Amino acid sequence: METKKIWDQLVFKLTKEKLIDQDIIEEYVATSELHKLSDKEFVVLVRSNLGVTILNEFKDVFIYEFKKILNDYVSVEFSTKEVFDKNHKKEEKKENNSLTLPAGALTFDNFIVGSSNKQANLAAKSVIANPGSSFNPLFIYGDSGLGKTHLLQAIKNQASLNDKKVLYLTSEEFTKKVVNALNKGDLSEIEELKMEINSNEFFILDDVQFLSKKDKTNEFFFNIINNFTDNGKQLVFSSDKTPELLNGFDKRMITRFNSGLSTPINSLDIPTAKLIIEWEIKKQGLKQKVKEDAVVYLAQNFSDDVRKIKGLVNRLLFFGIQNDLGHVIDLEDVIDLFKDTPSANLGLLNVKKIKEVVAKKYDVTLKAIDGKARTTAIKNARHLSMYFAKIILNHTSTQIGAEFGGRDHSTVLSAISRIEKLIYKEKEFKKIVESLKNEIIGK
Ligand SMILES: Nc1ncnc2c1ncn2[C@@H]1O[C@H](COP(=O)(O)OP(=O)(O)OP(=O)(O)O)[C@@H](O)[C@H]1O
Repeated sequence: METKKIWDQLVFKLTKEKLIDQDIIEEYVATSELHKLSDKEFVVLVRSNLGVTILNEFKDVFIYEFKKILNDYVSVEFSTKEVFDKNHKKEEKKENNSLTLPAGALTFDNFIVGSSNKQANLAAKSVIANPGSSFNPLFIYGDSGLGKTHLLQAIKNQASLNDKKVLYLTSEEFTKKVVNALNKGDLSEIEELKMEINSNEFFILDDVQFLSKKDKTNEFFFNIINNFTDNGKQLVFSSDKTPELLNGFDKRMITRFNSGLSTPINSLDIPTAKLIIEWEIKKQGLKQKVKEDAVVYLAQNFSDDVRKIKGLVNRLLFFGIQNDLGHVIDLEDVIDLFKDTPSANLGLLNVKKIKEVVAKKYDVTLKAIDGKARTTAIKNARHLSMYFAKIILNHTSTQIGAEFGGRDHSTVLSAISRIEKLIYKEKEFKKIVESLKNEIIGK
């Protein structure tokens, strides 16, 4: 149905059924115009800010009456023409620009993928391929410096290249905007901000753990989440913890965060750390060659944070400048260069260290772990050691088999899968695994 016709019908019904005071209808409704953004989104263009404030009081009535006319629930926003045009022009300008990203922009192309982050990377790419569908919201969580912001920026950049309207904000920026609007005490300011955010097809919010937990900010945020999910527009959030562990949010908010897909970025595994170091070395243009074992040493010792890795490569560059171009940077060089840098303590880590820590916990010998005995303690110690060799050292199952008394790779796989099941089923066991892992990597 034509927009004008819908609006006329609505004004007629409001008047006939006296759903809103007649003065308000005459002054603010009859003088407004309906604008259709999509089949499910309408904006009522009102002549004044006061009108926007007053009509917002009757939003439910409008939604209900639209439902009767259109046989479907639609979202309705109120705005002045000036505010609407301002947002709309921004959009047009963007469409006219064929967007190119600035050098150094964070993209999927410069995000190194390994087993610690491949799940999050895949999820991020999926929301680009199918925005607003099942992975909505996409919630990426993990420790600091592991690439959450990078992935969120990659989504923002790729979605913009795909001509989507995207808003990326840190939680601090978002809170500031909301608090400013709320402090002005003028409802139309809040509506304007809501409109501005809702006019996007992607809303990406970084570090939600820092969101203000004030009731009104929360309420505003909740409204935005509903608008996006109801209208099939994509939400992406990042946090340093899982939704369940976020403090201070209402239960309904946690439920919303969890209603799409929550995916971790795990601590870097050594092969991924190695790839990132090699890539940084290349990107930063280190002139000298760096020996493989030197890179492995760096990956093993300093892979807890990608920011740290970048800092290490800067030091390598500086070292490079002070040496001949023909000098090959070797293990001795890096050990000496980084001897004062606090290590992530993986340097001395190998299967033997894993077996030692686990054997001590279960009070069994290293020989027993490699042997054939199958008492519960020995079996647990053996299987757990295999599991750690996989998740910490990223050894292949064949390699692990060889390291545990010459077992075949299917035995290793079933041992690892048994541990994974136990972690999933038994809370106590999960705690033991966590504390052993921390002991092994020296946290
Ligand atoms: N897999 C990766 N490939 C390439 N660069 C990466 C990767 N992971 C992280 N980085 C880089 O490491 C730096 C830190 O990453 P980022 O800011 O995304 O971390 P974060 O998880 O958001 O941390 P915080 O929680 O502290 O904000 C950035 O420069 C980012 O580009």
